[in-house]
Amino acid sequence: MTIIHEMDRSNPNAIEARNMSVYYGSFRAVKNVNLAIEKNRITALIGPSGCGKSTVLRSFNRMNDLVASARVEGEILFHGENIYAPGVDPVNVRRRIGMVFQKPNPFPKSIYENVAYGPRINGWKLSKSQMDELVERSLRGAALWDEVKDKLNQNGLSLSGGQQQRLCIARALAVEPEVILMDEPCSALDPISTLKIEELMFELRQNYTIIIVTHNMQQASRASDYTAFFLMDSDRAGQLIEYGPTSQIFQNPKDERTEQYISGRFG
Ligand SMILES: Nc1ncnc2c1ncn2[C@@H]1O[C@H](COP(=O)(O)OP(=O)(O)OP(=O)(O)O)[C@@H](O)[C@H]1O
Repeated sequence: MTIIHEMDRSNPNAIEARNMSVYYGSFRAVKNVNLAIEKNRITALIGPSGCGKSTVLRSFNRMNDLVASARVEGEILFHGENIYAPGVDPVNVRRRIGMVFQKPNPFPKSIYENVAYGPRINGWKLSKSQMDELVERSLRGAALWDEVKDKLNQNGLSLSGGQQQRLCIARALAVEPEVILMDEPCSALDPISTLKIEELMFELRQNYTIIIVTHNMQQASRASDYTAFFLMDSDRAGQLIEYGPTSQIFQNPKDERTEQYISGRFG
């Protein structure tokens, strides 16, 4: 156990995709992706509609398993282990690599129960006061505590859109993940709620690795450390064109296609 821990500390990457292709039936949606996601950083996945950003993201925690026709080839390493290897439990993968979706989707339950839900279904045996602490810590972690501490029994759906999205982030944090995948988490939010989520991402980065899919170039440029640009090839499979520090991708892209995309010439 100690050895694995020591090895992990020396590994700068949270997730590594090696020659990953993703199929839906016979259609190859993403091809030959090699991508190492650095720990405690925010990595943005950008590119035109249909280039496979969400497919890549969902492959990182086996969310695509829920699509019957989906199949992943290659390897996705997490702590040096392929998450698609036989015997790996996808439920455990999703606990350690959490996800926040485009549309805030709280359960029609109280704010408290939304956050307590994950630990409960994972079978964590916590006393009432331990659960109270975990709920508070998660809501604080999602920068929502001050706004909801007096109404924890109120329905999560009664919150504003931005608050609902932070509640979903709190729900993700409650099961103590290492990585948080965010699929266009701000696309349904107003600009102020969007900035709040971006500020929150910067805080979360201290303790978590964040990977975000965004259509919003300004968001990618101001709120991420690394950017990966994807584009569809002539066979319609998405491929990784360029990957690097966000400042380099936006100010000095190496590939002409990246330059054209970020300057708004297509997509
Ligand atoms: N469940 C599915 N079944 C079949 N094909 C799918 C499925 N999900 C995605 N695809 C196909 O895979 C390709 C990549 O889709 P994906 O949603 O990953 O792209 P994206 O870059 O995230 O697009 P967008 O920016 O529009 O959300 C598209 O051709 C899409 O039609």
